[in-house]
Amino acid sequence: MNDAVLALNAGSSSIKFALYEIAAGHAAKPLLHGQIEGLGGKPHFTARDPSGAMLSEQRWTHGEAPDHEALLGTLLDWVDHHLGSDRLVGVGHRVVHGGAAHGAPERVTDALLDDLDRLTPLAPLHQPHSLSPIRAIARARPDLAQVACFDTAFHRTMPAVATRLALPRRYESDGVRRYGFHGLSYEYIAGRLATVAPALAEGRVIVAHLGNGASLCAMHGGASQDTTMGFTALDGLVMGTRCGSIDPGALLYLQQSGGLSASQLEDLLYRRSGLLGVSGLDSDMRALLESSEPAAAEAVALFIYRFVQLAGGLVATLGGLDGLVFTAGIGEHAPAIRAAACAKLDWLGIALDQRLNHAGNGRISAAGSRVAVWVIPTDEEAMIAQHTIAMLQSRH
Ligand SMILES: Nc1ncnc2c1ncn2[C@@H]1O[C@H](COP(=O)(O)OP(=O)(O)O)[C@@H](O)[C@H]1O
Ligand SMILES: CC(=O)OP(=O)(O)O
Ligand SMILES: [Mg+2]
Repeated sequence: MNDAVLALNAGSSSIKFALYEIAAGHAAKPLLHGQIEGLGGKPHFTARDPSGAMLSEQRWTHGEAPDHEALLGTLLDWVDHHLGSDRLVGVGHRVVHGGAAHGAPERVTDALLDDLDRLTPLAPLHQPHSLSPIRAIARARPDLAQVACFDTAFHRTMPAVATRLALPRRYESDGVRRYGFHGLSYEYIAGRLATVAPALAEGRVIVAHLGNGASLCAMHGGASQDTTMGFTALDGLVMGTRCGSIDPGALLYLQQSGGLSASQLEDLLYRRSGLLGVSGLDSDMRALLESSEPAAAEAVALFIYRFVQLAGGLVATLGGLDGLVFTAGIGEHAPAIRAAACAKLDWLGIALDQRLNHAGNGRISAAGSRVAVWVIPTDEEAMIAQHTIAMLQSRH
């Protein structure tokens, strides 16, 4: 019988999970992974073994779908049944916001949970979905060690000038500053890049995490120098349902002239804007790329426009660019988006090899491209498992 850990990644549109076996003296061995995607719509559960073979699949239709927490219960029961002779000893969680106080993975305690709860207004789409499974597991299985891994932690290397908002100083000491997110994904990509392209990993690289939530990270030598998300995961790129960067004057206007309350504004900016709001159709890039509606094409065009603008800003921050890496749902699976974004960045000396771009894994830039372009699938669950095992094996 071996010990195993479960990694849970509660995203805004999905719960991803992976089970790893800890064999003494060996790297953790992946046992299975899967996800429930389409939360809030028509959830779709899949679980696969490490070779990619399907172990289980279930779909729910609109209306009959259980809520986020009930789906998590289904998932935990399923994992329990598939543990075989292994013994679950710990659960690691992606927690989107660690705030100013939490810059490295931590064992879950009641005091930590209270602290993280206070950050919920800063990550309303994510924090509740990360904290409620931690509480549910603590109640059902108090014997299990739980570890919180923060999306904000990777950006601790950002220089102070990149974290500062131009507000009166006292707000900064209250924690009103830029943090950055998708850190577990960026940490994983930095590690993979060091393996597959070590010289490039030492250089100036922009990593584009384009999922339902989307951000860019400027790295030098594998360390975050700046990123497009800030105090919250609303800032930066156009996302599935989030607006990205917006003139704060527009928010004042909506409040003062449109009479929107704080919670109506939150709903508008987090859940009804972005690709969904601009297209009036869908938050899912797949659906927009397949649609013949002009508004769908306009939403995609805005997504690309803002990508190119913000990437250009990060090139200036880095003082040049050696590499661009695409990852997450859109970054890994939408060659048309990669091609459109790279075409508008050709002034940087970026040239894609169209055949490699359609194949979509590994290096996709043409031989003569001054900037190397890669697609590297992210694996936040692997990062969570790695941190969780390290924490369980340490004395803390
Ligand atoms: N084949 C595809 N083509 C275009 N977009 C895709 C494709 N597959 C997935 N996506 C996009 O990826 C998004 C989900 O990305 P993912 O990283 O799984 O999201 P999250 O972790 O934020 O829930 C979907 O909203 C969809 O827009
Ligand atoms: C931080 C964030 O936006 O995460 P996700 O992309 O999983 O929604
Ligand atoms: Mg995600």
